[in-house]
Amino acid sequence: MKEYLTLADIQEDLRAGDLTCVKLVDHYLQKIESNKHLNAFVEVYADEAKKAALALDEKIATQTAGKLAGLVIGLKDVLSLKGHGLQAGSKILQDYKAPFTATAVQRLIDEDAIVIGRQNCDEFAMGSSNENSSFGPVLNAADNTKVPGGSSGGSAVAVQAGMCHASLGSDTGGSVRQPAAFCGVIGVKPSYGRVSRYGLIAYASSFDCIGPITKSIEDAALILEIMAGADDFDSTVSEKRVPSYSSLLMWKGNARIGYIREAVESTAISLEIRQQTLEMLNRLRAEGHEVTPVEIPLVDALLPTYYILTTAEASSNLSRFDGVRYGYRSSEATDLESMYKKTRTEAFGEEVKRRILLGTFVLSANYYDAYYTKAQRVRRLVREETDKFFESFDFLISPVTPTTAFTIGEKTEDPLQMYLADIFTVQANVVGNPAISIPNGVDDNGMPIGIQVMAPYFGEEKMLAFAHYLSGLNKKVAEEYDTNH
Ligand SMILES: NC(=O)C[C@H](N)C(=O)O
Repeated sequence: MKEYLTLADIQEDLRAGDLTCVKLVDHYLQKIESNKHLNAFVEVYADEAKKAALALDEKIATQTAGKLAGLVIGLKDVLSLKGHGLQAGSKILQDYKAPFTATAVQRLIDEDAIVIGRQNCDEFAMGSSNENSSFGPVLNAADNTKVPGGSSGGSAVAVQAGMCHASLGSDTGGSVRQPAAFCGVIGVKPSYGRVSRYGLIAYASSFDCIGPITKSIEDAALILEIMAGADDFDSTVSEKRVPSYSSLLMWKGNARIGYIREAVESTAISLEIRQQTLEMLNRLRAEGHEVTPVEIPLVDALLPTYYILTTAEASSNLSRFDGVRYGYRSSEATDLESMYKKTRTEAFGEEVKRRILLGTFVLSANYYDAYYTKAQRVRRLVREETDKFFESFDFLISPVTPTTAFTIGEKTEDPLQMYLADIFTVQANVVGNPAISIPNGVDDNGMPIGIQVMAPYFGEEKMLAFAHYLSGLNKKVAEEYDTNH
């Protein structure tokens, strides 16, 4: 079967009768089978997907199909689909089944998207390499010795290797964008409050965002516009009207772009990433955009703020996993207290335990003001600085990551090194703004490099239009390169 970059292309062939949903689903199932070693899926809904495809082919024949007919998606193992397994990559949710469907997922299904399975991820979305999963690590399809990034690693690899057309991930500090960058695909973190979190397993509730992983900006825009908007089940979602992002992808005019000076100068960032980023910035300048280096005043405070506040929220959110009503329960327990202790000790992984400890520490009476309150204040300052930045600029551009995908096992012994992988992505979550990761070439070893565009709060419309334009620039350069060599 031919490679489809956009859903629109799939739908054209479906309409013309050159393709059926049944064939499409069979194709992805074969791809999942032949890429089993990548460990991207933890469960595949083969029969259900086939049945849905058959029914959808009839709808297409009678022209009653929804906007997402032909879209076969995978769900990160933190998104609820009623009656299906849901574990957040953790042993503690062993055999747990979702009692309802996440709003974002339901909205896609209502438009005839087909869910093909659930995807591997770091336990409770804590990680940047997908090595913290109770289902084992996911491998990068570009080089099987490298990590795919995390925590939505399975979701990114599934799209990278063509095992489904798109995936839904969640992004608390980069979990959609960083794996997208490591795998050479597109990842979107919407504004906080744009997409309902109902049915998403909580990690850090004031940071978590559901976002699409795709091969084209067109599909990311379409999926986002269908998922987004007010929801009675999540009071943090904005009532703001959702623009039709997918029909507003024409970028016009010149943008005022700020880029993080350090990101292209600091030797802590890989040389090839710096070069690729600079090249893109120069190209944008040559196209007439205003491109200015900026200092992010609180850049050193971003990671500490992120890791203090998210671990605090996580320690509270994860207290509900106690072995009482569902999931794993230790068989060694002798009384209630030992049941809690043994269950949590046996079923949570190292990284999750580390974060529960950190979070409990920063929330404890003696340290609350020194850490938690202080971090909240810094969060406020970062938001003010960011808002100020967007008074003079349309976009903030940076690499997505300081390095390309690293070798499996390279950073597992050093959690702080792992946290550093999030240096460029956490700001958008600390402040709530939207950001997108777009492929921007490869390094000398052929590993993908990403570039990030961050936009003002609720600025998805212009962010996606600009990202569309930027991907076009990238393609143009690649074509010129091909004709000159
Ligand atoms: N969940 C995320 O967005 C990933 C981030 N690396 C974290 O471990 O917190």
